[in-house]
Amino acid sequence: TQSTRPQRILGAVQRNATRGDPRSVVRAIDQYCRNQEWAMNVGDEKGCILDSVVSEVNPATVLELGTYCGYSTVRIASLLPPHAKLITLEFNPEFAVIARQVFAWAGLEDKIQLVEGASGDLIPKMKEQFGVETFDLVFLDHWKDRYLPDTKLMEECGLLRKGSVLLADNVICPGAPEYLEFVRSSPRYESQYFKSHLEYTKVEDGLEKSVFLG
Ligand SMILES: CCNc1ncnc2c1ncn2[C@@H]1O[C@H](/C=C/CNC(=O)c2cc(-c3ccc(F)cc3)cc(O)c2O)[C@@H](O)[C@H]1O
Ligand SMILES: [Mg+2]
Repeated sequence: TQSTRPQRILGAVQRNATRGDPRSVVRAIDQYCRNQEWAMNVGDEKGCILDSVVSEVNPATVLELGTYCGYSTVRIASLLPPHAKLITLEFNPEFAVIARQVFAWAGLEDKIQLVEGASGDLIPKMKEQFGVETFDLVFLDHWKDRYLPDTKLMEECGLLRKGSVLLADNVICPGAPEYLEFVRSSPRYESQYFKSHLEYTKVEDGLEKSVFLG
């Protein structure tokens, strides 16, 4: 039977990356997706911006919306301090199965908690089920039309505190116009655009970093 793209990405990791070496996992996925077949990982160029924001925030609690194959999850987790907690939400069980194997190959399964389900259902359960007070950093990379409703939901659920950082992928391509308008015009956010390119291409894209002001 025909393999899926996530299965082929996992194969590239298992063939080319060193077990327990997160950076080699990231490199293996980037080389495969740049040279063999494109996939919607945040990629190496935007990934460097992601790395710099993670290092600057030095978060104790991270939420990622949309795991896919776990590329950005591995990038983030590899930069976290020892007792930090990264929760990543993924509602496609096939993608979840692949991502868990990618985390295992990177040796990061103890730092990453993948929760299967839809963000809209899981965000209201974060406090009671996962013992989270607030998130220091949220990486938004799921369906683009869900960035804004989920941000409002996180606010309503008290998951954001003064200084919480939201980092959103793809605000230009495919684009998240309602989200962008909201965080750039709301007095409760301080927003900044990091111009870059769509993963593995020359097309413009970028990340929007928005600090919640409380
Ligand atoms: C229903 C909303 N809640 C969700 N809760 C949990 N997981 C969710 C959710 N939505 C989507 N997901 C998962 O997140 C992932 C979806 C990501 C959507 N991303 C994109 O569409 C995307 C698309 C592009 C892109 C850009 C240019 C193109 F020509 C074609 C594609 C580039 C990117 O970097 C992207 O992130 C999947 O793994 C999906 O199963
Ligand atoms: Mg993306």
